[in-house]
Parts: sequence; C-alpha cells; structure tokens
Amino acid sequence: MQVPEAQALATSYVHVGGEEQIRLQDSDGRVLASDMVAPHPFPAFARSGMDGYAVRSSDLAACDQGEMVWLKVVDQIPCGYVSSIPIKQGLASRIMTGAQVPEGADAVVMLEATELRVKEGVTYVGLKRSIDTGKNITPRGFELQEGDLLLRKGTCIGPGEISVLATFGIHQVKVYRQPVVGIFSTGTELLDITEPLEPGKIRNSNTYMLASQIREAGGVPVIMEAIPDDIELARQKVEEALGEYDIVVTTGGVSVGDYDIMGELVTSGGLDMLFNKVTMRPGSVTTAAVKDGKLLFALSGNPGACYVGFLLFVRPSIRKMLGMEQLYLTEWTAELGADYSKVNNFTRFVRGRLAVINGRLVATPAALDESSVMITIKDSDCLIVVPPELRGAVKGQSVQVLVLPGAFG
Ligand SMILES: Nc1nc2c(c(=O)[nH]1)N[C@H]1C(S)=C(S)[C@@H](COP(=O)(O)OP(=O)(O)OC[C@H]3O[C@@H](n4cnc5c(N)ncnc54)[C@H](O)[C@@H]3O)O[C@H]1N2
Ligand code: MOO
Ligand SMILES: [Mg+2]
Repeated sequence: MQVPEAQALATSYVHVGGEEQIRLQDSDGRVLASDMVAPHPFPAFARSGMDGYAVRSSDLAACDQGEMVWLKVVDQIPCGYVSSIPIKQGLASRIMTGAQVPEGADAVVMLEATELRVKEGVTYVGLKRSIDTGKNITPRGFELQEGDLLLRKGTCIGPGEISVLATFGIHQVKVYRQPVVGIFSTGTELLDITEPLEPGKIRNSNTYMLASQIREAGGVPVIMEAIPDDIELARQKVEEALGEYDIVVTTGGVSVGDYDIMGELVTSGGLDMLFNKVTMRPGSVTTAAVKDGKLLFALSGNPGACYVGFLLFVRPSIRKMLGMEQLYLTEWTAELGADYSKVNNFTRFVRGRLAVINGRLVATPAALDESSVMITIKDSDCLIVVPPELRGAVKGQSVQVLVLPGAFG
C-alpha cells in the first residue's frame, strides 16, 4: 500500500475522543472542544498607558501659543481604583499605568512632561505641550469586543491561548480527552533498561522511544512489559491491551523471519488487517489492524523504522483523537545539502538536518540512515522524502521534507 493511502485508511478508523473539563493550568497542549467567545470587551475599561495625568485635551490647546497651562489636581488614581471625580474643564487627576481613565478625561500626559506646584494647599499640574485626543489611553474593547470569537474549537492550547482564557476568567476548559496508548515490544532478545547487558541480547529502547513520541503527539503512553516471541502470549497481550486502551502499538516481529509473530497475529483472532506492507523505507513492514473499532499498529523492531512508522501512522491517529486539525507532519520544500545515491522502488524517508543557508532551506541527509540505525534519530529534524522515481538525488536539487516535531528547538 502507498503511504498516503495507508495513512488515510488507518485514520479513517479514528474518531475524536470524548470531552472532559480540566483546569486551565493543566491545559497545555490540549485541544479545545468548543468555540470560546468573549464574555466582555477587553480591555473592559479605558486604560491609561502611562503614569501621568488624565486631562481634557481641549484644556491644553493654549500650549500651542507657548503658554503654560495649569490644571487643578483633583484625584489620585492607582490601578484597580475607579475615580468618582469627573474631569471637568481646568481639572486633572494623577493616574497610574493600567488604571481606569476617569470620566471626562480624553488624554493622559506622561509624568515626565509635567511640573507640580502647590498653592494654598491645592496641587496644580503644569503642562507645556498640547496633546492629541486619545493619547496614552487604550480604549475599552481595543483588543476584543463582547461576543468576539476568542478561540476556535480544535485550537491547540499554548501560552497565548492560556493568556486569552485567563484574561476572561475561563478557569475550566472543555477539551478532548487524550488517547491512552498501550505499548509493548516483542523480542526474546530484549532486556529491560534496568538489566545488565548479556551476550546476544539488547536493551529495549523502542518502548521508551515510543512512549516519548506518544507524549509529544499528545497521547498518554502506558508502558507494558516486553514479551518474548511467543504468538499466543502476544495475542493475549494485544487483546487485553485493545480492551483497555484507545490505541495499541507494538514493535518487532513484523517481517518474515521464523520468530516474526505479528504477521500471523494480525490476520487471526478477530483482528482485521488494514495493511502489512507499505511502499516506504524505513518501515516497509509497518502493519496495522483493527478490532472492534480500535487500532493496533505493529511497527518494525528496527529503531529507525519504528520511529518513522510511528510518525507517519500512529501520530496522525493520536492527533485525530485529540481533535487536532493538522494530523500530518508539516511539509516544506528544501534544497538537498548533499548527494543521496541510494535508490529503490519505495519512497525513502531519510533522516536529515535542516539549516537555513543564505536564506535558503537546506536539508542534509544523515550519514547513517539505515532502518536498523538508532544513533542519528536524535540528530535529525526532518525526513527527506526521496521518491522512487528519483534515481539518485543530487546536492542542490529541490526535495520535499517532513519537519519533525520539535525541529529547530
Ligand atoms: N528476509 C527478509 N528479511 C527482512 C526483511 C525482508 O523483507 N525480508 N525486511 C527487513 C526490514 S525492511 C525490516 S525493517 C526488519 C523488520 O524486522 P521486524 O519488525 O521483524 O523486527 P525484529 O525482527 O523483531 O527485529 C529487528 C531488529 O530490531 C531490533 N529490535 C527489536 N525490538 C527492539 C526494541 N524494542 N528496541 C530496540 N531494538 C529492537 C531487533 O533486535 C533486531 O535487530 O526486517 C528486515 N528483515
Ligand atoms: O521496513 Mo524496513 O524499515 O523498510 O527497513
Ligand atoms: Mg524480524
């Protein structure tokens, strides 16, 4: 199956998760399940932008003839205080940045442009320059009017969105539930990361890499113990996990080896196989199946293939359950930074590094990009798409790149 077809097929089984109400401070990375509308204008009152004096600009017109104007100071307005004294002709109130501008005032003169004089117990402020109406005042509703759409359903919540919601006192938000994703690796050779190395064995790195990828995608990983290559045990684990979690991801045992059990598993025991071979490399053995509407992704055991298989198939499914609109990795056009000579009949997703050189986006393939290679995953920020038609790609040519989550730091 071609990659886009396999992606569409897998995600067609996924539905947006249920909704839940959570605290605003817990909502980073979550997706809004309803439109949010401004319950009041923002700012809710005309606000001073300077520490200074609230005045009537018409009182200062005489300054244009070189005259100094003296206004009687009738109040002091700190932030949070509403003055009850209107500014009539000849009057001014001392006001602080962020405080509500008193009735009658239409401009604020900054403190540095004023002089003070006290005469018979009365304070006067002296002004030398005229001022435009509205100067240093942020009008009510400057940013938002009551009823304006604040955030659309499907918006992913980050610092800017949290600021908007907090501004309006929206301390509980309705978001889509995070999918819970069960992970287990298969392989008799696998040691737990806490165990000492033994001859011929390796530590189970995929489970932990996948848990990290699931978290990045917005899901909640549940790490299950790795299992040996035993089909009956694997079947039991898969069934239990599918009963319990929203999505199940396994790694290993999907190729044609004597101990590759997953191929048989996904074609038996009430599972419907969606695909077991995708025209891509790494990850050609990526397999997906469905049982009672729940998805099982059986990814390759090779770390590079496991990583890419997750990004292309599992991540979009998690994002769809989360209610996100953009399911797939961002695709950009870049210049190839070095020749890439490997050819085959499948589309290659080559790990690479992105850089902006002289204003152009350049993608350089990793020195080691074999499916079995783990070390360059951490050094990559894109997957360079090399289609099979490209019989050897040359430095400088235009290529499509899929930008990896967290690229550019
Ligand atoms: N005769 C053929 N051999 C292979 C083919 C093929 O088409 N014909 N395909 C190759 C491709 S492509 C890939 S990819 C791998 C797929 O292997 P499996 O998915 O069956 O995975 P395993 O056999 O279980 O392991 C492969 C490799 O990965 C290591 N591994 C497994 N699990 C983990 C883990 N949790 N953490 C770290 N590393 C893991 C395992 O030890 C092996 O080295 O098959 C090719 N062969
Ligand atoms: O599936 Mo393998 O990863 O194509 O290299
Ligand atoms: Mg194998």
